[in-house]
Amino acid sequence: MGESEEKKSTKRDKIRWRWVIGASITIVLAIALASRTKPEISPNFGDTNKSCQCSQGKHRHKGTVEDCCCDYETVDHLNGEVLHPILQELVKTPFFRYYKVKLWCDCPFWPEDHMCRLRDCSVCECPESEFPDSFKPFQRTLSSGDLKCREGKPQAAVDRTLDSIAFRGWTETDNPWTYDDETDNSEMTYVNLQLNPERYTGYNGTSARRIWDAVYSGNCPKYPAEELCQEEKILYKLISGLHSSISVHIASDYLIDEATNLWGHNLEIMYYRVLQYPNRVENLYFTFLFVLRAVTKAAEFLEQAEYDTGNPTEDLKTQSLMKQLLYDPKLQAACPLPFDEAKLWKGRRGPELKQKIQAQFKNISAVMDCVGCEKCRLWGKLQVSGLGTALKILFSVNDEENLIQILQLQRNEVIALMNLLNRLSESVKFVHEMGAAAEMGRMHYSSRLKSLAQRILASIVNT
Ligand SMILES: Cc1cc2nc3c(=O)[nH]c(=O)nc-3n(C[C@H](O)[C@H](O)[C@H](O)COP(=O)(O)OP(=O)(O)OC[C@H]3O[C@@H](n4cnc5c(N)ncnc54)[C@H](O)[C@@H]3O)c2cc1C
Repeated sequence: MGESEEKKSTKRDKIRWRWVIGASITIVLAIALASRTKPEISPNFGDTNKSCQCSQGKHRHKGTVEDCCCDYETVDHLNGEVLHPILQELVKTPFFRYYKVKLWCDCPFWPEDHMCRLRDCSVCECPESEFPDSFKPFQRTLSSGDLKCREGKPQAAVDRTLDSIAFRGWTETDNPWTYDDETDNSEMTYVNLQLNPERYTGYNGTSARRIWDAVYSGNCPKYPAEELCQEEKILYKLISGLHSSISVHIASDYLIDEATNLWGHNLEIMYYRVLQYPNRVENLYFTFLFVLRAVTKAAEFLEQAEYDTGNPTEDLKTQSLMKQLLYDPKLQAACPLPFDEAKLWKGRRGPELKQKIQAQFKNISAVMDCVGCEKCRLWGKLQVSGLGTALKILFSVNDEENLIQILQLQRNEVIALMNLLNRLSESVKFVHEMGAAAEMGRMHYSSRLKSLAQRILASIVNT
C-alpha cells in the first residue's frame, strides 16, 4: 500500500470510528431519555380495558399514608370492598348525577388567552324545546355540532342532555373556601355527570400548563420547600393529589385510536405522569383520606339531608346508600379517623394562617374558570368545589358534637363532595390494580428498547 493509500485508509478508519462513537452516544442518550421521559402519544403498553390477573399485584407503597391515620393496604382493601362499590352506585342516583355549574369561561386572570375562548361559543344556542321546563331558567347551551366551541375536539365537549328532575329542601349558603359563582342563576346550567365522564379530552399544551403553574406557583408554593408549615404542605398535597387523580383518569380512559374511536387504558401515561413519582401517589391517597374524613365527619348532616328528586324509589336508594357508606362497620373498625384535622391551625399564627390559606384556595377555585376545555373545566370546578366543601367541613366547624346544628351545605356542595370522593376512589383503585402492570410494562418497554439499541450497536461494530 502506498503512503497516500495508507493515509486515505487511516482517514476512512477515523471517520468510521467517529461515526460509530457518534451513533453510540446517540443511542445511549436515546435509551436514557426513553427510560426517563414519556413519548407524547405512543403505543399502549398496557391493554385496552382487559383485566389481567398478573396485574393484580400490590403497588410499592407501604405503611401509613403520611399525615393520615390509615395505611395503604387498609385503604386499598376498604376502597375495594366498601367504598368503591357504594360510591359507584351512589353517583348514578338522580340526586348525585346532576351538577349545577357555570361553564362559561370567565377567566379573571388572563382575558387575552386565545385557548380560553368558550364564552364566544355561547352564540351556538341549542333549541329550547330540548330541555325540561324546570331547567329553562338556568339553560345556557352550546350547539353540539359546532366543533369551534371545543377547540376542534369533540371529546372535550360536555353533553347537556338531561332527565326531568326537581330539587327541594336545600338552602343556598356560602363557602369561605371557594370563589362563589352561584350568584347569577341565569348563567348556570345543569349537567348530567354520567354523560360526561372525566377522561382524556386532548386538552394540553401551554393553556393547560398555565393553569397548573398558576395553581401551584401562585397559590401553593412548590413543596417540598423546607419552610412550608404543615397547613401549607396540606394544601399542596390536596392539589397534587387531585392532579394525580385527573392524570389517572386520563390514563384509564384514553382515546387510543381517533380514527376508529377506540378508547382504553394508557398505562404508559399513568406511569410517566404519576407512578414514577412516589409522592404523587402518596398525595392521591392523602387526598382520598382527607375527603373521606370530611364525609365521615359530616355523617349526621349527610344522613339527614333531603335527597328528594321527585322519584321516591331512587331517593330512598340514595338515602340507603349514603347510610351504608357513612356507617360501614368495616370502615369504622379499620380506619375510624382517616385524617386528624384537630392537629392543624394551632399556635399563635393559626387564625392568620387559616385566612391566608383560605384566600389561596379561593384563588385556585377562581383559576378553574380559565381552564380552556369545557369538560375539563366542569370536572375541575366540581372537584375543586368538592375539596372546598371538605375544607369547610373540616376547618369551619370545630364543635363536632354540635356539627349538625352549625354545618350548612348547599346541595351542589354535597354533590361535588361525593362525586369527588368517587373520582378519588376510582383513581386509588386503578393505581392499586394496574400499578404493577404499568411498572412492568414500562420495564418491558425499556428492556425492548435496550436490546434493540444493543443490536444496532453490535451491527455497527461488526461493520
Ligand atoms: C383543572 C384541569 C382539569 C383537566 N382535566 C382534564 C381532563 O379531564 N382530561 C384531559 O385529557 N386533560 C385534562 N386536563 C389537562 C391535563 O391535566 C394535563 O395538563 C395535560 O394532559 C398535559 O399533561 P402534561 O403531561 O403536560 O403534564 P400536566 O399534567 O399538565 O402537569 C404539568 C406539570 O405539573 C407537575 N405535576 C404533574 N402532576 C403532578 C402531581 N400529581 N403533583 C404535583 N405536580 C405535578 C409536573 O411538573 C408537570 O410537568 C386538565 C387540566 C386542568 C388544569
